[in-house]
Formats: sequence, C-alpha cells, structure tokens
Amino acid sequence: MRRIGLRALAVPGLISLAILLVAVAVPLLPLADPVRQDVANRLAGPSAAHWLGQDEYGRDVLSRILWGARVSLSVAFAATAVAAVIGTLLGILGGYFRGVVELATVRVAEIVLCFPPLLLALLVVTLLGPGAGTLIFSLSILFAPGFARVAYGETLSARALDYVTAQEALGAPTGRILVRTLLPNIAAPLIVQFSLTVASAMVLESGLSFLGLGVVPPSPSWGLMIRGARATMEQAPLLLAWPCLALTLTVLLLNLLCDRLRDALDPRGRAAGRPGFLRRVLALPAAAAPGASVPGLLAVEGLTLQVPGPAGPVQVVRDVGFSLAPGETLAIVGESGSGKTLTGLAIMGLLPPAVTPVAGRILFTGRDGSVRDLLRLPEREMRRLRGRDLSMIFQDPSSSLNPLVRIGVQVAESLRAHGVAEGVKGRVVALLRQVGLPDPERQAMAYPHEVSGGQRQRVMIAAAIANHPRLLLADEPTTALDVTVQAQILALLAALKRAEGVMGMVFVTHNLAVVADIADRAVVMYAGEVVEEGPVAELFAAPRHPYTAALIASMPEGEADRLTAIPGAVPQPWAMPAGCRFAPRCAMAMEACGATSPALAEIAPGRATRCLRWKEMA
Ligand SMILES: Nc1ncnc2c1ncn2[C@@H]1O[C@H](COP(=O)(O)OP(=O)(O)OP(=O)(O)O)[C@@H](O)[C@H]1O
Repeated sequence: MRRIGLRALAVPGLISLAILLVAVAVPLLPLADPVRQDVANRLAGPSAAHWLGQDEYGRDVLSRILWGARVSLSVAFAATAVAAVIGTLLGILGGYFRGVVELATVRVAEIVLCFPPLLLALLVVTLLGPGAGTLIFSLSILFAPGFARVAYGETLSARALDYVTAQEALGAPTGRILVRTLLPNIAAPLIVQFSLTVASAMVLESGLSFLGLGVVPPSPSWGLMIRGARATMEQAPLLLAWPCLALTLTVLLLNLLCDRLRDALDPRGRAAGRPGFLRRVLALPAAAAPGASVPGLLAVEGLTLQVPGPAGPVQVVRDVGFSLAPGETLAIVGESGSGKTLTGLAIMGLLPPAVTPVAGRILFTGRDGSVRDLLRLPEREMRRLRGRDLSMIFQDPSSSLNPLVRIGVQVAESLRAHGVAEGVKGRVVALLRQVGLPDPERQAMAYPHEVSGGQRQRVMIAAAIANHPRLLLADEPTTALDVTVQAQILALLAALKRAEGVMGMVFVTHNLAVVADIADRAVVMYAGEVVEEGPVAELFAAPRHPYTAALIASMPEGEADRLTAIPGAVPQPWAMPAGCRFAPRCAMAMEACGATSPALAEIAPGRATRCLRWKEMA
C-alpha cells in the first residue's frame, strides 16, 4: 500500500475505528441504562447527569445514541458483508463463465431489483416479524444484486485483458484465476460499493425502524429515536437533531473512508487525479520569470521529477535540460526506465498523478512570440495550448483512438476543440490525404478497428498536426508497428516536418537507428539524467560518453559479429549508485567514477557529456 494512501487513510480510519470501538465497548461504558424510564423528567434538557438531555420517556439520550450506534452499525455491517460475499460470488461466476451460469447467478439476482426495496423489506418483515435478524436478512437480499452487478461488469472487462488470458495460457486453475487474478483487480469498485451499501443500509435500517418494522422498541436505534423525537419536535427540537446528526456524520465518514481505502489499495493511483495547478506549483520553487529573450522554441532547464518511493520520495528525472529551435528535430534516447517518457509528459503537462515536478523550468515560445513556463502554467491555459501549439503522438495507436468513434470524427474533434467550425469535413479529408491514408473520404467513415495499425498511427498523426502545432512530441510512435510500417511512418513525419517548416519535433525513442533517420540532434538519457547531447552525426561518429558508445555498439543494424549487449540493467530510481549512475555497467569506470557524480559539461558548442573520461574516448 502506498505511503500517500496510508496517510490519507489515517484520519477517517482512526475516527471510524473510534466509533467502532465505542459501539463494541458500549456495555462497559459508565452510561445510564438506555431503556430505563424517568417520566418525571421527560424532555429535560442537557444536564451534568444527562449530557444530551432526556427523551419523551425520560431516558438518557447520550446512552441511547451510543447503544443505537451499536445496533445500527452491526445491522448495516452484517447485512452488507453478507450481501457483498453473495453478490460478488454470483457476479464473478456469471461474468467469468457467462451462458447458463450467468443466467443462474446474475440474472436471477437481478429479479430482486424489480421490486421496490421498501416493499420487499415490508414483505420479509411481515413474513418473519420485526427484529435485528430479520433486518439483516432483508437488507442482504436487497443489496446482494448491487454487488453482483458491479462484480459482473468488472469481471467482463477484466476477463478480456491480457493478464487474465496470460494466466489461462499458463494453465492456471480456474479457482486460482478467479481468486488471485480477477478478484484483486475488481476489488476497488467493490470497496466503493461496500461503502455506499453500508451507508444505504444504515439509512434503510433507520427508515424501517422509524416505520416500526425494524428494531423493536424499547431497544435503542437511531431510526426509533427519530420516530420518538418527531412527535415532540416542537417542545424539544434538539432530540431530533442528535440521532439525525449521528446518522449523517457516520454515513459521510464511511464514504470518505472507503474512497481513501480504494485509493490506497489501487497502486496505479488512478483515482488520485492529476495534481492540480496549486499542488504542482507549491511543490516547485519560485523561478525567474521567463524573459522574452529566450532563444528558440523550447528550453527545458533543470527539470527534476519526483515520485513516492518505498523509503521516501525519489527523483526519477534529475536536472534534465535541453533546447529546441523552430524546425529542429531533437531525439531523446535511452533504455527503458531512463525517464524519457516522463520528460515528454512534463512538457505536455500530462504527468501521471504520482509524479511531481520539484525543480526546473520548461520555457516555450508560443505563436504570439511570448515565452511561458509550461511547468507553472495553470491547467486552463495548458489545455488551450495542447492540440494547438503543442501536440503529441503516442506509442500505441490502438489505445490512443476511441474505438467507438469514426476516424474522421476523431480528427475533426481536434479541429473543433480549437475553434475551427467552417469546412471541417473538407479539412479532415485533406489531412487524412496528407498523412497518406488511401481513399480518405471512405476511410474517414471507418472505425479504428477497421484499419491497420500503421493507418491508425497515420490517423493519430493527422489529428496531432491538424492545427499546425509549433511543437510535436512523438513518444515512441513506431515501436508498436512492424519494421516496414515503421519506415513509412518515419518518412511521413520527416515529410510533414518539411511541409510545416517551423514545427519543432521532440522524438522519444529507445532505438538509435530511428534517431539516425529522423533527428538533427539527440539527448541521451540514462537513469533519469542527460548523459550526452549533440548533433546526431557527431554523436554517432564520435560518442563522448561510454553509455552512448555502448548503445551504438548494441544496435542490431551493426555488424552481427560486433553486436554487444550492455551488461546489467538501468538501476531502480530508489537504488541509484553513488557517483556516476552508469559506472556499475561501464567498461571504462575507474575509482573516481564511483565517488563523484560528474556534472554535464559542455565540451564543444552544442556538445555536452557527463563523463570524467570523455577525453580518453576522443
Ligand atoms: N506513475 C509513476 N509512478 C511511479 N514511478 C513512475 C511512474 N511513471 C514512471 N515512473 C518511474 O520513472 C522512471 C522513468 O520512467 P519513464 O516512463 O519516463 O521511462 P522511459 O525511459 O520512458 O521508459 P520506457 O521506454 O519503458 O517508457 C522509471 O523508473 C519508472 O519506474
């Protein structure tokens, strides 16, 4: 469980625990007897002996509230737990096996949903007589189909995913797949459903008790207390306030607790949302205002990104800097985990929730010539830039296009999002033709699954260049495609760049061969840092960092007998070696490399390296 999740869980968790403890320990507390009447003092206000006053029979209100919590909570939790177990089981079985099993589980459970809940509860209570046991029974019947539907829907989605198919391909037994693979992956929405159901169960229990169909008087229950207080509302309005307040606060607290629990249980942090402008800017130190004198199109300076690690925050991108001129193509290259994607996402203002920028600036020159720091730009302004001045193409065109919307409509969206209203259809067809889609009029009407992977990527590119962006960010746009299609897409990007003239491109890749094809300059990243930078031709001809040299030597396009893999792997962000981060894998490492962390030093105009021994490589 994530540290952040645990911290957020602490407050609602502790309060809920305290309420539960009080409910459990009520018999041990020095409270007045909740059913002992004192008619002489009926409706008496708060006093030292009765902190919240006395009710219409002179019973102690505080004692009845606490005893009522015990009854309400135990009925609500017991009914929800029974409903959760039965409903989840039915939903998972129905969703996994489908067919007859689905009919016998989910569909049968859904019959219950056809009855109005109160009517069904009335029927059960009439048949079995009022009491806590009957309440638990009728509430669990009422709530089980809700769990079955959530579990069923989630199982259907998860069933189609690769990790479930992979388990089946490995021959894992069905029971194991259901319990070990499916259940944890559908747990988050079930937990939310649990919170909502406990809250509904408390409200329904109070409602039924209020109607005289739940807890039997004189036993204390919040519903019964509201019923009693209603009759004397004009003489003692506070009596109505206490049970209502207890009910409302407990329901709100339960919802908060379960929301936090869901966030903490989900390691993807998907519920956390992107860090808001305020949180992002508060994490950043104040930076000098961007002057209008910054040359070029883009200047990334000292960019440092942080994520929560097992033992505190870790920097996954450290002090990264580079610049880009209009019309230039810069490649960011490095192995998996080197921080290339996060650097690109930081430029677009699309960092995942767990990643926080803690230092640096990203200066961008807009169409109007003004220079803005993208790291400190409010989300509203970023949204105006995205898709117009800044555009991005992603690695996997299958997951970046909406499967339910026609291709032409998706390209038109990017035009309409930035105020284009006239002649959209003609421009979409022209764009699709520009990116080389055959028969663009017909293809515009196709759905993404009806065209090939390469064509989908062409559609993504059409949407990205629709508004003539000043900067196009391409994150491994050819990795998901086969080699011939890769070459076509690279040729298309190069042609588009020539046609667009001033459009700059940042091309993120792990493939040096692609860098040679497309880029003017390259930044080589390793373990979150820039280790070398320079014009592509110079980098290839004379690398000045052992990592660049090793990457070149490991290119499959080289002579097969000289192909050399780089030993070891990129270190984990929370276990970075002291000194030079590449030293443990470097053939040229010497003692000093393990002790000092070399700075990125400019060795010639436009060339920089982070190596103590770069001169020896010359
Ligand atoms: N959402 C996240 N939460 C926590 N850590 C993350 C997150 N995204 C990335 N990281 C970490 O940041 C580091 C850099 O990730 P990044 O995706 O930028 O690498 P990359 O060079 O683009 O690799 P790849 O080519 O595999 O995408 C990795 O070590 C990764 O574990």
